[in-house]
Amino acid sequence: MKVAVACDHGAFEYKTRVVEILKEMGHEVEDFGTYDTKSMDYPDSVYPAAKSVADGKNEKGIVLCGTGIGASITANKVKGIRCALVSDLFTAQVTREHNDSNVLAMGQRVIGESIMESIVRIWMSTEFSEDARHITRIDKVAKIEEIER
Ligand SMILES: O=C(CO)[C@H](O)[C@H](O)[C@H](O)COP(=O)(O)O
Repeated sequence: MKVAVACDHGAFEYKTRVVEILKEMGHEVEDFGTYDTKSMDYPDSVYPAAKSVADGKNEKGIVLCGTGIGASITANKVKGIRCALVSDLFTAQVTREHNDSNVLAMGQRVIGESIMESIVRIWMSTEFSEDARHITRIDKVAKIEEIER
């Protein structure tokens, strides 16, 4: 699978580790930066990564910042993106099964490295349930996106 990855300076170390994990899992990674710990603005890396998912150039995205909040807010501004801010294993699984989330957000200043690694593995390997009730809800969210634009 092709996966877009992006972070700000507050999550450069975790983004580096996410790239390694994804490659270990056999995925192809497009890295939108940032590429060091110098202060920068998360929309500058997260927006193009999320856009690449919305445009179909990448199938999923993983975005990170200090808390994951700035990255998730940014990704969810892009039409077609369902970005889930995750800090536990249960949510990592359920957001794939119920929300069909296509972007995962995490915060390097919030969760430990081993939880982060498990979240990536679970989120990447859990399929959407395809259950009708979840499809109905996702469609309703997409309609809100249309109305609000
Ligand atoms: O957007 C955020 C807060 O929700 C991210 O955590 C950023 O990484 C954070 O704001 C960066 O903070 P810094 O003081 O500029 O390092």
